[in-house]
Amino acid sequence: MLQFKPSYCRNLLCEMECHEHAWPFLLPVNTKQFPQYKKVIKSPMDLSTIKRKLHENSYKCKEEFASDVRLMFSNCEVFNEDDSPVGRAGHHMRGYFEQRWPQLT
Ligand SMILES: Cc1ncccc1N[C@H]1CCCS(=O)(=O)C1
Repeated sequence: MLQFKPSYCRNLLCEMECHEHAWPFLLPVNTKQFPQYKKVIKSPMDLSTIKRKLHENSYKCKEEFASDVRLMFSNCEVFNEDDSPVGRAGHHMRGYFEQRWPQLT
């Protein structure tokens, strides 16, 4: 098994953080602003949490990193209408991630 190189994931995370449509995902969803969120979404995930986990070596392989990114987008689809600003941003960002992910050698 190839040794896990966090640098690839860190670079892709950085690209996502500065993406035009990243704004809904930069920080954990504010459950005071969205009181329903905690009830509906059992495993919240956001880019700052992924960044912290990478920094703390919580990911043992790149697939664990990818599964948190995909969790973040699935949460977004559950809570937001497709035809909403956050919903649309989620579809843009998921498309970007899935297109870049296979290029991660
Ligand atoms: C990803 C997500 N899912 C559900 C609700 C909200 C969010 N994101 C929020 C993040 C802070 C800015 S906002 O409040 O406009 C949107």
